[in-house]
Amino acid sequence: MQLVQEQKCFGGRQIRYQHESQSLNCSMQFSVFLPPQAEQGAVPALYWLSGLTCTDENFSSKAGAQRMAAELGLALVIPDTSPRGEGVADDPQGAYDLGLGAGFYVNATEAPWNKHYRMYDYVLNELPALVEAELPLSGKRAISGHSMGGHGALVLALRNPERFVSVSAFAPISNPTDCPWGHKALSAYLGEDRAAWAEYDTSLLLKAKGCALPMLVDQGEADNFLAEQLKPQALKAAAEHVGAELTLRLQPGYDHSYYFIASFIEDHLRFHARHLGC
Ligand SMILES: N[C@@H](CCC(=O)N[C@@H](CS)C(=O)NCC(=O)O)C(=O)O
Repeated sequence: MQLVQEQKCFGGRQIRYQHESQSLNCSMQFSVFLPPQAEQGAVPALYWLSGLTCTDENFSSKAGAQRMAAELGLALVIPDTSPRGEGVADDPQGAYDLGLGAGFYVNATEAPWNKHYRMYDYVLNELPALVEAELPLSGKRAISGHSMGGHGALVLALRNPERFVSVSAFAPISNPTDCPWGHKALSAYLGEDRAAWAEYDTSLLLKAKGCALPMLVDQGEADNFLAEQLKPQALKAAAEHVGAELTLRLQPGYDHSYYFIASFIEDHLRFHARHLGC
């Protein structure tokens, strides 16, 4: 991987890298924050998955997570939200909720998407293997994300509980088989087979498999997408059904933006640090 940019931040390093991704079949950029403790030895990492329209830079520049991550000794690993570059398929109308910036953390099976759109494999396997080989990371992982990225974080953790110690989300798309964003993306990437969709639906996965990991979810009550797209009540019902350890906090007055994320990111970092033992 090649260094693109580096800045000192709260005694640590905010870094952007570029590499050739095997799973995505294209060149990708991602961001990492290494806390000052990484100068002395390997540190655990929180993987952060962003939402629709984002790159790795939205979280790095808007969430204000570095101060607390530096204090806790926690690295932040922040991938992009889709494959990129010339030749990568995009929504024919250029819509923001399919294609570039909208990979939904799935392995696409349908043409033309299946040539590059394998964000599930990228985030689960390729990126951790790369950064853990090249950077002072201990291999202990937690995962979090926002909106489409909250969906991605929960799906990855529910399907691979041995890979993460804890999972959290801000305003996740909780039941994508039952909302317009999910219908559009899942039918494009996976075709019309609903059994394939269910493998990427947090509420259905939780209901079917339960979850041994601690889960923290924050949801703004003034979020414009709450009722139509996000559906945290489906997640709550599934958690109650299987007796999963879900803390769901409804935050009055907060919307869908990074101002909401910045307001509660400290709680999420402390939650993960507790479970990561740092
Ligand atoms: N642009 C879309 C909404 C997209 C959106 O809200 N994206 C969220 C994630 S789902 C985000 O994080 N946007 C980037 C940012 O706020 O920095 C719209 O106009 O409806």
